Amino acid sequence: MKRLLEFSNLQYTYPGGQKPVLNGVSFGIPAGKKCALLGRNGCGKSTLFLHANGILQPQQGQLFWKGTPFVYKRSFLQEMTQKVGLVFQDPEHQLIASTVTEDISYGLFNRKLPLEVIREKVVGALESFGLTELADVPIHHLSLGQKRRLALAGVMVLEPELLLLDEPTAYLDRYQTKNLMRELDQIHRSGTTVLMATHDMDIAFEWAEWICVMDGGRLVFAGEPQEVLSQKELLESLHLGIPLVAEVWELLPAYLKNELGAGIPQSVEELKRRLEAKQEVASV
Ligand SMILES: Nc1ncnc2c1ncn2[C@@H]1O[C@H](COP(=O)(O)OP(=O)(O)OP(=O)(O)O)[C@@H](O)[C@H]1O
Repeated sequence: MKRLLEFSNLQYTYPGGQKPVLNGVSFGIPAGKKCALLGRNGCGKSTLFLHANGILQPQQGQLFWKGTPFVYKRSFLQEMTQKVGLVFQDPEHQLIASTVTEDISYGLFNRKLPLEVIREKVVGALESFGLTELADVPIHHLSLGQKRRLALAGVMVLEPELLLLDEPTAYLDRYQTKNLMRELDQIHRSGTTVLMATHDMDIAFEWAEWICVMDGGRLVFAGEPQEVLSQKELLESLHLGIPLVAEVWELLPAYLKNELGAGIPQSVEELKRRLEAKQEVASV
């Protein structure tokens, strides 16, 4: 499998920190795939992302972009910030201008593109991300979901080859989450490799084609979604759980043996009652 970005044995301790936050993490991001990075709070996902475009430099280990080692020099790092788009967990850390249009234009002005090109790209990004009506709205008037969309638009307008998103669905409602996943699918279809850090096993299982799991600053698993199911004990020990569809699947034999009451439940309430009864029996 061709790797776009590769982390090799990275070690990183924050200044003043007692122990390494990245402790030998190694894995490659497969080119062209929708990937999810799972791991419990504090396992080092955001710190890893900050290494991916050179914001942080590892104290040991190396990164490779399409097989070329990272060089911590201005010109190389500028190139990497264009190739690797990073959407932070908190859009407030990302949005810097005063209106929606200004914010999307910001990175394009930094690239010193001709004004006409900037205008065209900004109009395209406003349209693609459903922000046209908000073009002149001050950023502090936007909802969290709108700010997240704007942060994504500001990154995508620079046409990165790899998009990294840190917990993009946190605090979004179901409707906004579904919209975001559709947007990410569209971005992926247009040729961008996407890696999303998340705690949500259901989203990872449903959406991703490749799943990586980190713990304690290193990689503990990487594989296709169905392979994740063979790691039930590991996932439970990391408090990630297994996907809901897999839980339901696991209950099927119990239904077939009528262990959850006779026949198929006639309503969601009945299913809920029967599951609760089974759990009570199990905990006695
Ligand atoms: N700027 C910093 N200075 C010192 N320590 C930090 C800094 N940023 C993060 N850390 C510490 O590094 C560890 C890993 O944090 P990180 O944010 O990378 O984990 P994470 O897996 O993204 O967590 P979460 O899922 O909660 O976002 C944590 O213990 C955190 O307190």
